[in-house]
Amino acid sequence: QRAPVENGALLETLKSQVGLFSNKSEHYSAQVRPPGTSRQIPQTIIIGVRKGGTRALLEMLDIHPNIVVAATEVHFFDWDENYVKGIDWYRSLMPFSYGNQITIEKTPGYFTSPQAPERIHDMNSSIKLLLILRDPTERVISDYTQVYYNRVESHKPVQLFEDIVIKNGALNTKYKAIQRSLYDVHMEKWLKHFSLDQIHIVDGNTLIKDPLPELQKVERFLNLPSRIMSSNFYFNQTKGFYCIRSDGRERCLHESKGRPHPLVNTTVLEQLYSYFREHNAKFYQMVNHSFDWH
Ligand SMILES: Nc1ncnc2c1ncn2[C@@H]1O[C@H](COP(=O)(O)OS(=O)(=O)O)[C@@H](OP(=O)(O)O)[C@H]1O
Repeated sequence: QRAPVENGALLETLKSQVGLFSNKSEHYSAQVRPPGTSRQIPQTIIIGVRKGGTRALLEMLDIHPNIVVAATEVHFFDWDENYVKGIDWYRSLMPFSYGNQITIEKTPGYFTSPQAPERIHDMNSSIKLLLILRDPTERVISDYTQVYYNRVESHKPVQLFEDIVIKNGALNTKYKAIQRSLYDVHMEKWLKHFSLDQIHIVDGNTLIKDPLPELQKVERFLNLPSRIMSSNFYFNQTKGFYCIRSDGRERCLHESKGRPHPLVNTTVLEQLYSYFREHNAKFYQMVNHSFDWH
């Protein structure tokens, strides 16, 4: 009979010898450091936007052998109570990586946070940022839908979309979900600290319809070899979205991603489209790129 292994380091060596760490995702679930790896501060951050498709982008980039991703949203730069814990705390939440791998975290709240741009710049002024955006009106509805489901689950009262968005016959521009969709207002703050070529914008509407070309653009932006393939995706009819095939596994995003949206009154939709139009035009000018938003 073999003696039980008590020594952590020995266990680590044995596991690596029998190839238990051959799969990327196993690295993270096992809280042991695979030999030759360390935790790194992210070289790239997905800064938002909330409901833009940040989880899909992160999970799809995780297919790449030169990318490792943080499992949860870290909220280091946007929550003061985390920021005061310091950079070592931030690093401790990152997965183990090899020298040829880039670490990425995503926290959608960074994009609209007043403090995040300066704090990220203080950490690494030459960092590469990823920003995924979708039609601002669709984003507002998605934001509402998420809050709606959260409230239903916690047995809180809910309101119709139209009753929140319209107050005294006019558009309620103070509604937080509307504020978050003012991409020009938020982008202006990022461009005070970063040059435009440090921020790559992913088209969230395109990522839903045809993910590969958007991911290939990200590979180029990050100077990574092209490794994500069309065979890494399959369309799941039931979910109505693309799902991921990688490391011999197939997986779709959590059921909270890609939920049906409420049917919104067309007059209210038009009010939202027209409110965002001017902001969108300003944003296109800022980033030298147009999107086919309403
Ligand atoms: N492949 C795939 N599968 C499922 N969902 C997908 C996918 N690609 C993009 N999306 C869109 O991602 C939207 C959620 O965005 P986020 O992950 O940024 O949301 S969050 O801010 O982290 O809560 C989510 O918004 P909703 O449709 O409103 O649920 C999706 O439209």
